[in-house]
Amino acid sequence: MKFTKMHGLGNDFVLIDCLEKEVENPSQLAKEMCDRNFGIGADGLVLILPSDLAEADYRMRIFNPDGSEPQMCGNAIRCFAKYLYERELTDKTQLNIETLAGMIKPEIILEEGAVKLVTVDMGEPILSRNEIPMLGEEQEQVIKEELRVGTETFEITTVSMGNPHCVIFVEDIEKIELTNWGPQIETHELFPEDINVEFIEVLNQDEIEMRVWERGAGVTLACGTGACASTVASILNELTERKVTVHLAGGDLVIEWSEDNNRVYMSGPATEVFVGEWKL
Ligand SMILES: N[C@@H](CCC[C@H](N)C(=O)O)C(=O)O
Repeated sequence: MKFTKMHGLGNDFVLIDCLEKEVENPSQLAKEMCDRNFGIGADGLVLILPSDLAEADYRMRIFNPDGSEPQMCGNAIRCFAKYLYERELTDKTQLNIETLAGMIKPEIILEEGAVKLVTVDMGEPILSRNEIPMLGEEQEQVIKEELRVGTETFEITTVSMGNPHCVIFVEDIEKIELTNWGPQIETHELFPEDINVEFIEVLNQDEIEMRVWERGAGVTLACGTGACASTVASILNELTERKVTVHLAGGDLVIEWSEDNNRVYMSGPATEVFVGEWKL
């Protein structure tokens, strides 16, 4: 089976074209392919599928390395759009992609005919507690709420970009023990579908630095939906302007939460690394 390896700021994926041929048991395949010792190694398996929706150009499914299927992936959808354009599966630069988080709209930005960046309309953030989902009495937004984790108490802000994120602002991001707190917060009893965890240091009104522990994947070099959720959280906490550069371990994303239409826009690169064949 042919595959393509791509990444968005070091958040890496195996892409499989399923337009002609279905993949059996993608959850199991994700576990095998994403394994960094016994497989190809990746933060996710991405399937390129036809869509039954008239308004959609294609459908994207993504699987985490643990085999779970999240609703969306910001870095993967930029790779997905670049793949479609460069393989001439579309000649459009504005696409409608069906995902479990609804219709996501990447726009390919060209420079001298080559894909330079992909800007994605990521839709409106979801802020109500029970839609994150997070357990508790209140239906309201979760902003700066205390979360007890072992011996520590964190102040959390939760945002869903289709998939759930728990954002925590800290003074010094380097001091955070990501591999200790990440998995404990990811699987905290208050989050029935588990959660992605972002630690944020605000550098100034236009820049934040982020470290992420991803649900079903662990530490990654970047997370697009996480960068969007963290920008929304920064604005809700009145820490930044509405357009922010998010510095991640793998590079930068520019995120804007529009005041006009309440939608979040993400801009960043996508890179193809190699193609290969997987023995079935
Ligand atoms: N890396 C992604 C998010 C992938 C899904 C996530 N692990 C989840 O389970 O929600 C991104 O760039 O958004």
